[in-house]
Amino acid sequence: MKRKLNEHDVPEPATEAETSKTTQTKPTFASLGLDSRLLQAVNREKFAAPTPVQAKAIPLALEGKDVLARAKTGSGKTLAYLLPTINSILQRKASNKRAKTTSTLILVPTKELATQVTASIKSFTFFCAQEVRCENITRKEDAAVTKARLTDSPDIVIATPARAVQWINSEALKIDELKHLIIDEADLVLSYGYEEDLQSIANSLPTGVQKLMMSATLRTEVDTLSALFFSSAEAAAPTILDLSAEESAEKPTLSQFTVRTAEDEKFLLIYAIFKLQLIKGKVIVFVADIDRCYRVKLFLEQFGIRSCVLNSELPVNSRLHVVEEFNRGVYDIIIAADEGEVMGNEGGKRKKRKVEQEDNVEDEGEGDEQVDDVVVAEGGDDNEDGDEKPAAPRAAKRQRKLRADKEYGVSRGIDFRHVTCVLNFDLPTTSKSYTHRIGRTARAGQSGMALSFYVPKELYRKHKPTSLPQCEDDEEVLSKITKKQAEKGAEVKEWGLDWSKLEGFRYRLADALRAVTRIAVREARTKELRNELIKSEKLKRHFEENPEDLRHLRHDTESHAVRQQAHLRHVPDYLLPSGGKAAVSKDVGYVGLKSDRENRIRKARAFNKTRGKGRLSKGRGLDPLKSLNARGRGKK
Ligand SMILES: Nc1ncnc2c1ncn2[C@@H]1O[C@H](COP(=O)(O)OP(=O)(O)OP(=O)(O)O)[C@@H](O)[C@H]1O
Repeated sequence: MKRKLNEHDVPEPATEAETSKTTQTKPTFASLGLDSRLLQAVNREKFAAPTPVQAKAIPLALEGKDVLARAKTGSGKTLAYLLPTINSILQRKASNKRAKTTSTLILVPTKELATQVTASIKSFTFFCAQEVRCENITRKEDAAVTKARLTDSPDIVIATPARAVQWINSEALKIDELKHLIIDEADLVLSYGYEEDLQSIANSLPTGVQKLMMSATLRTEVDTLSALFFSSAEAAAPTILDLSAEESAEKPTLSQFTVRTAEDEKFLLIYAIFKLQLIKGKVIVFVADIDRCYRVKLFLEQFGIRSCVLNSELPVNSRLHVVEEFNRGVYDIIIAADEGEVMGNEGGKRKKRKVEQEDNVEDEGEGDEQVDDVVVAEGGDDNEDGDEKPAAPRAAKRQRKLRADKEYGVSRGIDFRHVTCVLNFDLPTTSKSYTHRIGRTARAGQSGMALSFYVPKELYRKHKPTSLPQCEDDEEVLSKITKKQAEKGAEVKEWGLDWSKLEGFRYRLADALRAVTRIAVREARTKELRNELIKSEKLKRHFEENPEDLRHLRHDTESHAVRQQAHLRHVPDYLLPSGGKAAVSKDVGYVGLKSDRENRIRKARAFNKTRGKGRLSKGRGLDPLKSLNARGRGKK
């Protein structure tokens, strides 16, 4: 892909074809010429072959080229820059083992991503940990501690741009011998309003620093990044890698569905989906804001469906722990607030807000990062090619005061593992947000499903307690999403759902929804925050020393903010859809229904019977609960 960059008087970038020889045979990690310790680490992770972006970017980076790479979410971009960078560090260390300089600065948009990248570095330097030291300076800690960690000039420093600038200015972070500058999730780094910080870093860079920039979307960002980092007379043009062609030739592993629904029916649907286990495995439910997180959590809680919440208000340790535990399989349902998206201010309009916070950040306690005066977006360019409307302004206005961490981000960049489904309970407001959200599933060649609820115009504002201003534009946004996905060769289909089969569930919906009052939501939110702050303190102390203890901390406990209605937890047979779960939805692609427990019990009974064992002896085969249900059904 050739981009016109002359707007900023930047040299025309070379294409990958011009700069690297294409190999006909499928590359292996061994064929990339990496250090044997890195190959061992790759082996340890059981990665069979490099992904396309790795196969293309690693050789270029090893040659010392500057690279701007765009590849889809979950395609392995982290390793694409880590392996060649660590390889270069090892090469330099081979000639001077004692060298103590910070040679690599990795910039990321969020604390979550910084932690994830640090963990990846730890894994891939497993066999050379002595030689490659890295420090993540995004975590909240005493300034003296960060300073001490930087005094030793770690080889790799991971930071958000704001943190990096802060420590460069204080001269604790020395970049005069920097060799590699990496910007991960470059589009987000820009959209989080870090442009000024990037400019400041670009001005302080010594000459000859290799720049590697990775992103899931790169359009207008190419121009901005080029102007920031490649506009000086001596700068060579970066190689722009765009994996679009390869990606559209790949067999899609993500199935995308939508459901047209009324505002309150979203709750009916989510209840039915989890109660009937229509979706198998781990699910991330994206909602529009923090209150919505608790509304959905409290609603589900009444049916005995447990979930944990993720939002910018929670202390960072808790957030990281939730993601970690979810990846370990401790929780199945995360309800995540995609708040930045709803404020519509990821489009470069965050500057004022960011600067104001940054001043406070060092003085506040963990989890107390506070935004008192959020400057909400007037507009924004959070879109894939600049033709979309920003988030609903009314939604933005509502977010006047909130305690939030601007370096929070779950819909973007975080490597949630083995997610079966991304459920957009509230549709995002831009197709770019949609792309990032659905990128949390179907990662690294695995399959996954995205299911999005949307409210048509005629059903908007019909149920005020569950109404959300941004839903007014759902249809419009959906048509843009569909168009954008079609351009990528992906189809967004209507979910084949038989609404009539869910009638039995409606009866409980009203009861459960009524119980989730605004006061209950506020109470749950305060309680959760308080509990998480306490847990976070524990997490802080124990995080590294006692990982085992952390396993006892759960984030999906019930908040009891709503009146408990015991009957809601059990779904009697007469409320279940006739024809079973399969009758509710057939068109779920590869996402099968959870294996039926009842079948397994029956099978076990049959097996025991053949062996002459079992709890039920002859004549006692009648299950009293079943006969009760049967009578109940007969009466109806
Ligand atoms: N060569 C490989 N083979 C198999 N799995 C891989 C390979 N490379 C990376 N992975 C795994 O793929 C997953 C996604 O990788 P990564 O987080 O780097 O993707 P990404 O492109 O940065 O995604 P995003 O844009 O969402 O941040 C990770 O769990 C990673 O361990």
